[in-house]
Amino acid sequence: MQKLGIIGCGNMGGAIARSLPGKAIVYDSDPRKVEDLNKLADIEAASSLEDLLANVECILLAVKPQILPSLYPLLRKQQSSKKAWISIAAGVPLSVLAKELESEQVVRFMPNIAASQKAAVTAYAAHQNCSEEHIAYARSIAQSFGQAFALNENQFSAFIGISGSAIAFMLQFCHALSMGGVKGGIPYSQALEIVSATMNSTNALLSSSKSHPVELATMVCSAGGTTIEGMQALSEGAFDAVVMHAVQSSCEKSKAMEDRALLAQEISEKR
Ligand SMILES: NC(=O)C1=CN([C@@H]2O[C@H](COP(=O)(O)OP(=O)(O)OC[C@H]3O[C@@H](n4cnc5c(N)ncnc54)[C@H](O)[C@@H]3O)[C@@H](O)[C@H]2O)C=CC1
Ligand SMILES: O=C(O)[C@@H]1CCC=N1
Repeated sequence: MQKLGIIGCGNMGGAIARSLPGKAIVYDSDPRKVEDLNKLADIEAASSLEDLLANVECILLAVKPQILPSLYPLLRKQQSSKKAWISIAAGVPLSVLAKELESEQVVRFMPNIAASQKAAVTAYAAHQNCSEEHIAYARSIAQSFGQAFALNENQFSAFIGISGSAIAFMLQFCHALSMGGVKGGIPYSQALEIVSATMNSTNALLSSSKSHPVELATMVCSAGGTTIEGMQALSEGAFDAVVMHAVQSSCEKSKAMEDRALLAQEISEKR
């Protein structure tokens, strides 16, 4: 597999670099990020953007979306048009990336932070003129750090709501369950371990069974038993509505970011 260049070694760039089968060449404007990553992963540090682009054919952009506009001119100077690109930036459409990078060899990813454990769930979509070769390479990169799902780009915002961002919602749920355990007399660290194991058993049940989650939950509810009491409390607390609102909020923010990126591009084209 050809070497991958990574720009940005923060939470996600670092997580991906740690799980790749080969050595990635990385660049971060903060040298401490590269030093920290070097302790965890087998990487090659590029001394500059120029150095990085001179040594790889494909580059994964792992900086914050708001950093990208300042990066594009520097990348164009290094002949970004001759490179293939993968972007993991939330809310930055393929059309904007292709225009700014002057390359149609662009694949957009939406991974999640479990990439560090090779357990990410990643959506990918390619520019309409992207080569099959680059799409296959990008897919293999996504699969090297977890599962990959081909999605239409217009589904990316919903995907963020149920995966990229939702892993944080699930972690918050694990914390809340653990706090409930503490209230019942189990120390937090032990409660968290039990909750984490329970998440694994939920996942095993859900992924191996053909049943609807509500059907499985109903099997847990004994008549006049303990579970139905908790289910009623969730219902009174509007649990489903709160979760759906969380998904919708992340989805709407992603769409607003995409709209802003498209508008900024339209304005710059008119200048
Ligand atoms: N954190 C997450 O769970 C997820 C993040 N993403 C996307 O991943 C991207 C990165 O997010 P995080 O890793 O969380 O951010 P982060 O802030 O942890 O990492 C960004 C890195 O970029 C570096 N950087 C900033 N300006 C730079 C420049 N001009 N040149 C080179 N490096 C530069 C920073 O020093 C930092 O190490 C974002 O676009 C985000 O939308 C996507 C999916 C999940
Ligand atoms: O919060 C964010 O914007 C990024 C994208 C998905 C997860 N983290």
